[in-house]
Amino acid sequence: MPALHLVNVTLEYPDGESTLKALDGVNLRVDPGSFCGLVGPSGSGKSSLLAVAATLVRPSSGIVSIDGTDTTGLTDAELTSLRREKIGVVFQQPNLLPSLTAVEQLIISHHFSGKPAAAARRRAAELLDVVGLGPSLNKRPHQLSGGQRQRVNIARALMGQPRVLLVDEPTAALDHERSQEIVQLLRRVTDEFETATVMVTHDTEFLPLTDSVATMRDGRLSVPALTEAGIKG
Ligand SMILES: Nc1ncnc2c1ncn2[C@@H]1O[C@H](COP(=O)(O)OP(=O)(O)OP(=O)(O)O)[C@@H](O)[C@H]1O
Repeated sequence: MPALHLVNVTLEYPDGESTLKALDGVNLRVDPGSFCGLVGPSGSGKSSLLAVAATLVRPSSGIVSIDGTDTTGLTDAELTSLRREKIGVVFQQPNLLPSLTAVEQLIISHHFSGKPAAAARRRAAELLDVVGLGPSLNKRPHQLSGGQRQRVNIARALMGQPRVLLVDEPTAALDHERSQEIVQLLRRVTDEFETATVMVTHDTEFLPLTDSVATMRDGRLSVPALTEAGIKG
């Protein structure tokens, strides 16, 4: 079963007298443990696809399924809870709170989920270990490098044990070596946590670390036919 499944998804924005199709009949299926690269020119709809897959924006038509659940009929409250449990999002900028330590950045994101604080702290420490920041869990953002801040960002996205991990340009602010390390980390996380991972990127040199590459153009997505990794359009 795909962890992320988009079927004939369209997203329209008003554009003067007419409408602009940011997404135009998009089909995408990503199975657990698959890492999908998403490329395409500026304005082609990549961020729109991530926003719809993250259930932050409802499509104009089509179906978005997360871990077998069709999200179409869900209320906003149900979507919020599904997102918290099943979807991790990593934005380009880590958006860490300056006054909090690395471990607190992870815990605060789960503050309202009703889980016991001790369990959240334990999971946060484990995840920081996974991303290689075990020794830095009490450091604040200004004491961390750009690459380390992005690692905190990735660890934070894993707090809810997501089935789907959506990553927007994670290497945009990093040098070549740090960029490579971040994409390698996303590959490892995808394998270890069996997330269905979609990463928007301009860095085509890291695409060999993914299982499949989908290309966006004018709101339309082209994906390779079925690959061994189980991604198909
Ligand atoms: N909130 C919005 N209202 C109206 N139009 C929008 C909105 N968000 C995006 N668009 C339009 O939808 C199209 C797709 O935009 P989107 O940001 O998804 O592309 P992108 O491929 O992510 O671009 P970039 O690589 O520059 O981030 C563009 O024409 C954009 O102007």
